[in-house]
Amino acid sequence: MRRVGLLGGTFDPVHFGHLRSAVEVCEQLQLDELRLIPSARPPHRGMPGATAAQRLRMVELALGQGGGLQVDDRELQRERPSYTVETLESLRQELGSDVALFMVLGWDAFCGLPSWHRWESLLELANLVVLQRPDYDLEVPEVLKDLLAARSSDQPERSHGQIICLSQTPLAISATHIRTLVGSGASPRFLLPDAVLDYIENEGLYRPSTKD
Ligand SMILES: Nc1ncnc2c1ncn2[C@@H]1O[C@H](COP(=O)(O)OP(=O)(O)OP(=O)(O)O)[C@@H](O)[C@H]1O
Ligand SMILES: O=C(O)c1ccc[n+]([C@@H]2O[C@H](COP(=O)([O-])O)[C@@H](O)[C@H]2O)c1
Repeated sequence: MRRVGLLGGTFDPVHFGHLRSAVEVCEQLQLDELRLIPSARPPHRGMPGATAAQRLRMVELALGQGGGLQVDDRELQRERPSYTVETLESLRQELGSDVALFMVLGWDAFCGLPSWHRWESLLELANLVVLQRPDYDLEVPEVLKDLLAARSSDQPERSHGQIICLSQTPLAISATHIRTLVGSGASPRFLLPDAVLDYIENEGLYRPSTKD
C-alpha cells in the first residue's frame, strides 16, 4: 500500500524543526512521499504575520527541488477556515481508500486535538504521527490518554486509525521565536533555510510596524 505523509502548519515561517522532522518521519515510516500543507486560514490562532501566499512561497523555497518532500496548496484553494478534517476528506477523494495516510503533528498540536473541528473523524481518515517538542511541556488531556492507549502502534500498517509516537531529533525551534528575533532586529540564521531568511528580509516580514 502506498504511504503518504502530511504535515500541516501555519509555517509562519517554515523552519528546520519542521523540515528535519519531515525528513526523519519519511525515513522512519518509509513513506513514498510527504506533503507540507500550509494552512491558509488557520483555526484556533490569530492572524499570521505573513499572508497565506507568502507562507506557501517560503515552504516552496525551503523545499527547493528536494526529492520526497512536496508542498500541497489545497488549503489556499478553499474560502473557509482550514479545517484539517476537510483537508483529509479532499485528500481521500484524490488518492482513494487504498493509500495509508500519516498526519504528522507536534506534541503541542496533538494536545489541542479535542478542540479541532470534527476531531473524532480524523482517525477514520488517517493515521496520526505525534512528534516530540522539546520546547513544550504540556499535559496530555485524559481523553487523549485513552485514545493513545487504544490506538498506539509501533508498526503501522493500516490506511488509517493508528497513532504512532516518534522520537525524532529534538530541535527546540519555533516560528514564534524566529518572529521575535526578527522583530527585535536579531538574526534567526541557521534556525531556518537561507532561502527563507532572504525572502523574509526582502519582503520585510515580521518587522515591528512603523505605524504609531
Ligand atoms: N521544532 C519542532 N519539532 C517538532 N514539531 C514541530 C516543531 N515546530 C513545529 N512543529 C509542528 O509542526 C506543525 C506546524 O507547526 P507551526 O507551523 O505552527 O510551527 P510553530 O513553530 O509551532 O509555530 P508558532 O510558534 O507560530 O506556533 C505543528 O504540528 C507543530 O507541532
Ligand atoms: O481542524 C482544526 O480544527 C484545526 C485546529 C487547529 C489546528 N489545525 C491544524 O493543525 C496544524 C498545525 O496548526 P498550527 O496552528 O500549530 O500551525 C495546521 O495544519 C492547522 O490547520 C486544525
